[in-house]
Amino acid sequence: MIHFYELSRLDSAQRGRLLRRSETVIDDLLDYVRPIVRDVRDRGDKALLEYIERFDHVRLSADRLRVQQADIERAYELLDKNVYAAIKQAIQNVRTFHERQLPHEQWFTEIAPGITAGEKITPISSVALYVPRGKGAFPSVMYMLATPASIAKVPRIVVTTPPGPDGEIDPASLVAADLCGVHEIYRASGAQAIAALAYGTETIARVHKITGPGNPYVSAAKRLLYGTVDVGLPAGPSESIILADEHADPELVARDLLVEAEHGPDSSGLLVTDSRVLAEQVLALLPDKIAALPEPRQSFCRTGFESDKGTGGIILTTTMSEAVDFVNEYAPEHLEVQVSEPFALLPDLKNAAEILLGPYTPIPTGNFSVGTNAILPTGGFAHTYSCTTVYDFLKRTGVAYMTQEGYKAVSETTRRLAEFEGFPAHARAVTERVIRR
Ligand SMILES: NC(=O)c1ccc[n+]([C@@H]2O[C@H](COP(=O)([O-])OP(=O)(O)OC[C@H]3O[C@@H](n4cnc5c(N)ncnc54)[C@H](O)[C@@H]3O)[C@@H](O)[C@H]2O)c1
Ligand SMILES: N[C@H](CO)Cc1c[nH]c[nH+]1
Ligand SMILES: [Zn+2]
Repeated sequence: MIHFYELSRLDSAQRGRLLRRSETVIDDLLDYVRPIVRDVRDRGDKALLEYIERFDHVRLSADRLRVQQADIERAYELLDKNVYAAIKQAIQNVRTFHERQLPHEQWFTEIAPGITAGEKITPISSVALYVPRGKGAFPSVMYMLATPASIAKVPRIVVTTPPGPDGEIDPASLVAADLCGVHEIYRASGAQAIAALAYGTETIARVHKITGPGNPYVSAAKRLLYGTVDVGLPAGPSESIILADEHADPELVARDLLVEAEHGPDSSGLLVTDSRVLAEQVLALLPDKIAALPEPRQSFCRTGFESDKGTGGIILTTTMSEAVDFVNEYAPEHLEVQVSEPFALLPDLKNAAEILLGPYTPIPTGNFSVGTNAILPTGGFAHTYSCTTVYDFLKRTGVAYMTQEGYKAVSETTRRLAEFEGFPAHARAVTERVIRR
């Protein structure tokens, strides 16, 4: 039976479970992942290679960790020409979108006479992109991460991605990396790759920031390494809400509901609607649509929509305003809005990492081709985190310059506040400050 909830009848435990979704799984894995992270810290490449062998069933030597130019050239030969063309068009749209985000390298304003202040923008010097490959290959994740990194001009863009059963990286992801100007690519997977990037090994030099999505093992490793390295936005198992009213087409809603649910058993697809008629139509359509999916996607959807641990389903509310309140509390990664006037609802939608409006903007277009970024905060973190942007690869530094006139205007204020806070050295630095040379 597909999960069907009436919002007003959800008890607090059920509500809490939906709101926490995959975050609970990540919490439970911290103790399991901790020894893996420590082992890679202590034994470097040797430990990394052992864990790759254990979890990916691929035996690599240290000299095979890094992808060579010949591997990239072979990937171009292996890649289907139509897939290549699709990747090129998608990258173009993603590039156009992200170029608009790029801020000026620096800006200054006059705060008061003699006081100039502004910001200087600098690319982060080294960033690693984790591109998943457990339940499928993700060239789209490669270009969603590498495009803004290259627009931001990060001098060292590193990628780690798991090897397939043949020990190779999927050709589409390699080509996407090359098209986007990635500098180093390593065959390295899961929590062990995150630890290698954070601490460095004999082969992989450490980076200052790691970004990119991953399964709960990857997310748990990032959570443990917070404080050692910048772990970026929390992008765990994919999830979506379709917010719909009685005008939505049940056939399209049912199809779109499976989109993020098919990522894995820990993914969530929720329909939130104030229309009982729509909810019941979608409920009737879903079983056949799930049954038509190939394995393992079918089982992933069954777990999400039907099992006790699944967090997908249909939520019926009494009003659209109640539906919007729930969406804002849930803060989904992807929000698809299928109501009669989507733009009219936009001002009320506060917490979602991505909002796709209308029946012609289904979630897969956001995942792949419309131009917006699909690497997004999950698990409710869209309350505070943004979608991936060029800003994830840049940092801002405040810069100020004062003339003697400007200094005189703030020195007394500075001294008084320094004394009030109990900092005599701060106060003395602005008392009778005479420039002798
Ligand atoms: N939020 C986003 O923007 C976004 C985008 C794309 C994908 N995703 C999510 O990313 C995830 C990708 O997951 P994936 O599994 O396909 O790839 P992945 O690369 O994240 O994880 C696969 C790796 O996990 C490790 N692993 C597997 N079983 C293990 C075990 N028992 N113990 C320790 N390590 C183990 C292996 O090393 C394996 O290579 C999915 O949850 C998907 O929903 C999120
Ligand atoms: N749904 C993912 C982000 O949550 C993006 C993606 C890539 N490929 C398929 N889907
Ligand atoms: Zn997806």
